[in-house]
Order: sequence, then structure tokens, then C-alpha cells
Amino acid sequence: MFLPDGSQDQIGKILLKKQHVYQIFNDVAVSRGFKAIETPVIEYADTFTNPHIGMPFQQLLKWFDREGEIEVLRPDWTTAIARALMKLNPKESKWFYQGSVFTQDKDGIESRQAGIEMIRTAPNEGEIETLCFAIDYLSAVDVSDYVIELGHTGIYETIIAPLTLTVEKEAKLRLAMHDKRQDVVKDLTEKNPRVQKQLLDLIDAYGDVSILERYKATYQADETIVTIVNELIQLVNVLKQLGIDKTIVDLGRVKQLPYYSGTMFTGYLTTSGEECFSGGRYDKLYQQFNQSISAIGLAFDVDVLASAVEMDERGRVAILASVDTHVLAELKRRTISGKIVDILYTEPNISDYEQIIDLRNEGTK
Ligand SMILES: N[C@@H](Cc1c[nH]c[nH+]1)C(=O)O
Repeated sequence: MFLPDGSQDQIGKILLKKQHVYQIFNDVAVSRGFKAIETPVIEYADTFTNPHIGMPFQQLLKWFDREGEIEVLRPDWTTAIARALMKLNPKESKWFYQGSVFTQDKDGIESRQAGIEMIRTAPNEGEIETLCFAIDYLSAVDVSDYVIELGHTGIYETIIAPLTLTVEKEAKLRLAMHDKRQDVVKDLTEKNPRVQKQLLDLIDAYGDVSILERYKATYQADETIVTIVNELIQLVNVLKQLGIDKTIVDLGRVKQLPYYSGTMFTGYLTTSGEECFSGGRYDKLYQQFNQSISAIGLAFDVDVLASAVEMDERGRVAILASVDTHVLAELKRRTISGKIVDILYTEPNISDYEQIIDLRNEGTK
């Protein structure tokens, strides 16, 4: 009642957990040399729907402004930050942000993200730093049950290069790859059996990291594919050295956001299967500004992380007081640290408190 579908009030513990997740993110980002950035919540739709970005128009929350321009609530931080950095032209390359994004394709309209973007960082420097950040941050919020999945836009793009597909068919094929629909992929590629076979192989190329060596052996004649797979192997080794040995790969994974152009990574919570972060390289996004700037980043899903983190429960103390002893109770409250202290004029439920201090008659005797 009184709220649009998908909008939510937030209260209590889960809200505290979100703030905790944001706070730690802030600390980790600052200590790793990232600089804070915030873009406005309201932007022009074109920033996100222009052909370089290609976010679907129907996903956006939009309206007309007085001049007849279409404005939207920020649907994506990465795109907004690129726009802002082009305008501000700062010398720094490492940026972090936190706040909501609004789209109509998820259950809730508003979701909260905390993310980083690094510009002017080549493969695999940017990939390694971004993944190191993810591991560092997840350990700081005490989330340890997760797996990282690696993918790359380049293999699929290389394989489909010989096809001449209409934009519509290309979108269908991408969706079929995303859904791992072998039957649809077969139909769409029936005129090119070689590409068809390669795409069907690609759909199957997911699971543990041993797939990488096998895939490389099958495609050893293709230099582009071998280079990509070697980059991914390097990342797997880095992750291993950092104690992350459950990495998985999905070589057939197609980009969910149109701007990705290289490595993509997703973190999943093992307990719930939910996505807790995702990101990747997007070296072509800056082409819309006639700039050639490499970039990579990732965003954590704050709502998902908040539901996974545990926060220490602080004990509760009640100080019973009256109007006459309220100040005394306040002075007492200041001497108690590490606890939640309530000052009450009426007796509470005893089981809600680990200690009850009665100051109601203090000083009045
Ligand atoms: N903006 C992406 C995450 C990302 C940050 N940088 C690159 N990718 C998302 O919302 O999923």
C-alpha cells in the first residue's frame, strides 16, 4: 500500500548490515588508493541507451523533462562514471562509488551497489587488481563462501565473426547462448556447420578450470582464442596463489551488459547461489567520446552481501529513570561502552536486557 511495486522501506538490522557493508567497502577502497566519486541520480536516457552502451530503453525508469528530453534514474554506475570522468578529466585512474541503481528488469526497482572502476589499465593488470580487490573486500566483510566465475567476450565474438547476422538474429543467438539453448543455436547457425559446431562446443565449455587447458588444446590453431585462454589461465593461477582454488569458468558466457569487451567475472555465494559481484573489462565504452581508454571494474550487490554478513550482536542494557533522574541516567549511559543502552521510564521485558540498572529513585532518597 502507498508504494509502487518494487519499492521498499528498509528498517532495523538489515539496514544496519547494508550500512556496515558500505562502510567496510569505503575503508577497503580508500586504503587501496581509490578515489570517491558520485554521479547524480537523474541523468539523460541517451547516456545509457546510445548505440555504444545499448541498455534497453524499456528497462529504464524514465520521464520527460520540461524541454521534452527523456530523463532517467541512474540505471548503471559504470556508464555514468565514464560520462563524468570525460567531463572532469581527472588524472586519477582508480575510482569507487556506492549507491542505488534503478532498473525495471529485476524484482525490486532499486538495488544498491558498491563498485570500483579503473581506467587506463591494460590486461591483465586491471583484471588482477580488480579480483584482488574483490577478495580483499569479501574477506573484510567476513564472507568466505563464494566462488568466482571467469568468462571472456572474445571467444564468442571470434567464433561468430564469419556469420553475417541481422541485429535481431544476433540478439537471438546471444540470448540462446546465454540460456545454453543448443536447439536454438543449431537453428540459427544451420547455414554454417563449422560455426555451429564451435558454438555448441562453447556452450559446453563451463565448469572447473581444467576446461581451459582442454579448450586451448582443441583450438590451438586459433591465435586469438589461445591468447584469451592464456589470460584466463593466468588469472586462475593468481586466484590460486591468493587461496581461491574453487574458480570456475564459463567460456560460452555472453555479456549481460553490452559494453563488456574482454574478461568478465562474477562472484556467487555458495550458500544461496546468489550473485554477490560482477564486472569486467570494457575498453570500448569510451569510444563514444572519441577516446581510446581501457577500463575495467566491478560492482558488489550490497543487498545480497548484507543478507550474507553477520554482525556482532551488542548486549542491551536498560537504565530505569524518571524525569528527575534522566540526566543522571544519561551520565551513567556514557560510562557504558560496547553495549546498546536504553533509558526507560517504565519497566521493560526483563528477557530483552542483559542488565537493568534502576536509577528511578536515585538522589531522591
Ligand atoms: N556496472 C556493472 C558492474 C561493472 C562495474 N564495472 C564494470 N562492470 C553492473 O552493474 O553489473
